[in-house]
Amino acid sequence: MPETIFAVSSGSPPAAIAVIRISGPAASQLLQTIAGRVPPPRRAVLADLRSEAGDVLDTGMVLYMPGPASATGEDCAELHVHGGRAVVRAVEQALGKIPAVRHAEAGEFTRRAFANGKLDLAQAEGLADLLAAETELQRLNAQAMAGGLFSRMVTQWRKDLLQLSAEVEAVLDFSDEEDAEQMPLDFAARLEVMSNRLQEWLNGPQTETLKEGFRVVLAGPPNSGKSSLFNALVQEDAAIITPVAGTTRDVLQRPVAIDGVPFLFIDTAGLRDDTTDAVELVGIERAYNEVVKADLVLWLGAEGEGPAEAWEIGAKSDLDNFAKKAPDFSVSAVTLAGVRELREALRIVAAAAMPKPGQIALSRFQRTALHASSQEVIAAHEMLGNRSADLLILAEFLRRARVELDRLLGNVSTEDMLDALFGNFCIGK
Ligand SMILES: Nc1nc2c(ncn2[C@@H]2O[C@H](COP(=O)(O)OP(=O)(O)OP(=O)(O)O)[C@@H](O)[C@H]2O)c(=O)[nH]1
Ligand SMILES: [K+]
Ligand SMILES: [Mg+2]
Repeated sequence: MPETIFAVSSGSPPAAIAVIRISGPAASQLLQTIAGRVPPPRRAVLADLRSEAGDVLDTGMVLYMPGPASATGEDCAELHVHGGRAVVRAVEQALGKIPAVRHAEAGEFTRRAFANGKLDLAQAEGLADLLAAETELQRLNAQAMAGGLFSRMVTQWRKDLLQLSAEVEAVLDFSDEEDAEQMPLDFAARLEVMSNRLQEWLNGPQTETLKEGFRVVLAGPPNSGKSSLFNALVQEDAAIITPVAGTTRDVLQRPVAIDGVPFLFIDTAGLRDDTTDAVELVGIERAYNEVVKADLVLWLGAEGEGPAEAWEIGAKSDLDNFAKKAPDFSVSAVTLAGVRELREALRIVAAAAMPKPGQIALSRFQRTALHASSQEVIAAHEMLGNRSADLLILAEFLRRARVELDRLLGNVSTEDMLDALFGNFCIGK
């Protein structure tokens, strides 16, 4: 029998009210012990909460929600008490003394809900994101994920795959020839539709971009004006600027929203290969690492020498010796000429990487599973186009494509993976 768990679910005291959440088979007995009664299901009642010795610890609202129609699927209860630290501590102490009752670990309520089929893995990820959401875009995305929009999509894909598999099995079972020519004529086209649909989602927005912001890295040689432009873009005197080449060493980051679109601007050490300064060398290595992780690089060095997809920036455009021929943007950190235009262009590309209405951003884990699934569907499609197509192998590709989709919903998941996901939740969730 699982232990009964409890935790403050309403955020850290002090506050006006603290909600202590309880889940497990001893929930009703626990209410009887501490509140002297078990209220009728889902009806709030006022009760004195008492210690073992019979002293009143607090007077509060008490709820009982018997399983399986509860958040976790188990018998649940809630104590709404005054949110002072000492009140909460006294009630928690009294609860901890009841046999088979203990304090919950991070994410344990949600994990029990998952184990009891109350939500799938994609919804649990959405829920974690909902609790962490700070911007409107993040909230909307997390809500769609937690509400099961993506799960319903995946379930439909899974059904479609199952149907395709059934048709392969039928040919395998009932035809003597077992060859691909027995397959329905539209089979290849349907496989293609399937893989296109998965690909569309893979090309869609990513939760990392939504959560951490669109990563814009300023890179180029020392003294090219990176830190000056960085400060102009984040509209803050954030980075140190001096005429000394090699001023910036550490990576400097500033999260900024431009018209509600989240950005992470990143200033880096100037790139050069003729320094022997040990500190600067570490800075340069870090700069290269940031360039690799960037969603977009603003290149302030010589034209044509930056990373392939970088925007070439003609910095210090106010100077008489400004020499760039055709930069994507000319800017001056001194006069601020061109900075507004650059910010607007950045807003447009970053907004394109964020989810639009009806779209849902996917996590790295979700993209990995979806990619694996789409690869299997593509393999199945190629197999069918093959002269000596082997239907047994084709069926196996389709089965594996389905297993990857199951992974997305948590139907095949390892304990490690679940520990990692639910460990990210706060205590009380
Ligand atoms: N006139 C003019 N000077 C600028 C402009 N931007 C930067 N500078 C000057 O150029 C020098 C170097 O600027 P930084 O912003 O420190 O250059 P950096 O690329 O960050 O340099 P490191 O961190 O050393 O790699 C400073 O003396 C700045 O005042 C500009 O737009 N116009
Ligand atoms: K400098
Ligand atoms: Mg600098």
